[in-house]
Amino acid sequence: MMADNIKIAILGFGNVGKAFAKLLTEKQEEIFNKFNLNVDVTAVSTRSKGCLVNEDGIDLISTLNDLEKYNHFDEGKRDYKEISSMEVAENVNYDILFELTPLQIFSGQPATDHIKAALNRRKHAVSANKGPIAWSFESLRDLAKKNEVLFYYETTVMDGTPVFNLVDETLKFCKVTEVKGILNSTTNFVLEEIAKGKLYDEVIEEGKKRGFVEEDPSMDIEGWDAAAKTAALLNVLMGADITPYDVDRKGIEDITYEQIKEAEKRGNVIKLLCYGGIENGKVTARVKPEEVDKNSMLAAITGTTSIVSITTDLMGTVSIVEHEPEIEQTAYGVFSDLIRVLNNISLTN
Ligand SMILES: NC(=O)C1=CN([C@@H]2O[C@H](COP(=O)(O)OP(=O)(O)OC[C@H]3O[C@@H](n4cnc5c(N)ncnc54)[C@H](OP(=O)(O)O)[C@@H]3O)[C@@H](O)[C@H]2O)C=CC1
Ligand SMILES: N[C@@H](CC=O)C(=O)O
Repeated sequence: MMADNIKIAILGFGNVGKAFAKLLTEKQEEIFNKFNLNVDVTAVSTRSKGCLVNEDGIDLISTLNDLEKYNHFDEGKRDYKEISSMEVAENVNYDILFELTPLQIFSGQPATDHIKAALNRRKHAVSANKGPIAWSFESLRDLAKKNEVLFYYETTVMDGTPVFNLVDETLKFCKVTEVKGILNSTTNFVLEEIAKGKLYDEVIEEGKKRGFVEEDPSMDIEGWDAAAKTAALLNVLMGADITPYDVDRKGIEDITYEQIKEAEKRGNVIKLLCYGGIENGKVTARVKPEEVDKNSMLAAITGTTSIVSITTDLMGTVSIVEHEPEIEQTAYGVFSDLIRVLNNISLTN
């Protein structure tokens, strides 16, 4: 049987985009063996490093090498094009769009419009960007359903750790009533490193190198990223239809070394905790730094580790821990959504 080609377009080629591209090149053969499909990347767009388009597939290895060497795509290559990510979403030939641009917390844009453009063209979409799920989940889900295409977003909360997939696939008929946990790696890491006496700028620099700090670190530090994840969990798992503005939010920006040490004397550690549930008959969501007992399960969530506890009517509370993720685990989240789409495509063919 002749192999088919699946075309994908990648918007945003930073930490996540590059790690996903690397993983894809490593797994091409396995994908081919399992699905009899070749995955061709037909577009890669960035904000300042250029855009590549090639209907027959871009050479990812040389693209990654060019970025490593020049921090820019090679303008001399035939694939190099001066077009925007929206033009890619609207015009380039692809089957699946990957939205990997930075979180814009105050609107979820332009990521939401990129995804809408794909879904309107009856193309599947995958997002690692929380903005669209925190701001416009219902309309995107409904549009995907109406146009009979797939829309996945596993990476938006806890990277490749199954959270949405776990509930979807394994907690059938359960009604989610509450979500809580530690959902932001950066703040967890920063609080711990500051407690060791390190300087804030040094710690952020290390987090940036490792790829988990948002392009604008205040998104993490002021609790916006955690608020976006809490809103995403509530929207997807509880149909809450809220935005990050509905989350009662306080970040760690005012927490000092002295406060951390005072908490230690009380036998506690400070963690940025997220909560979403129903209080007094109303959907309530909050993100704020709180002291937890140093011997508690939450205190054991160290470094970039995160945890979510999901309470349901039928299965009680299920907790999922992601241990010390690095960028490869984020890339896996995007990759696992790709595999889910390929699985669906191969089942319907
Ligand atoms: N890093 C992580 O650990 C995780 C990240 N995420 C989410 O994944 C997304 C990507 O994160 P990450 O890769 O770390 O971010 P980066 O800042 O490293 O990369 C973002 C990429 O998007 C490009 N970009 C910015 N604006 C646009 C635009 N309008 N159109 C096209 N490209 C654009 C940037 O271009 P240029 O290179 O020119 O700046 C860059 O290539 C974010 O939404 C983030 O919240 C989710 C889970 C974990
Ligand atoms: N900036 C985020 C990255 C993952 O979503 C974090 O620190 O958790």
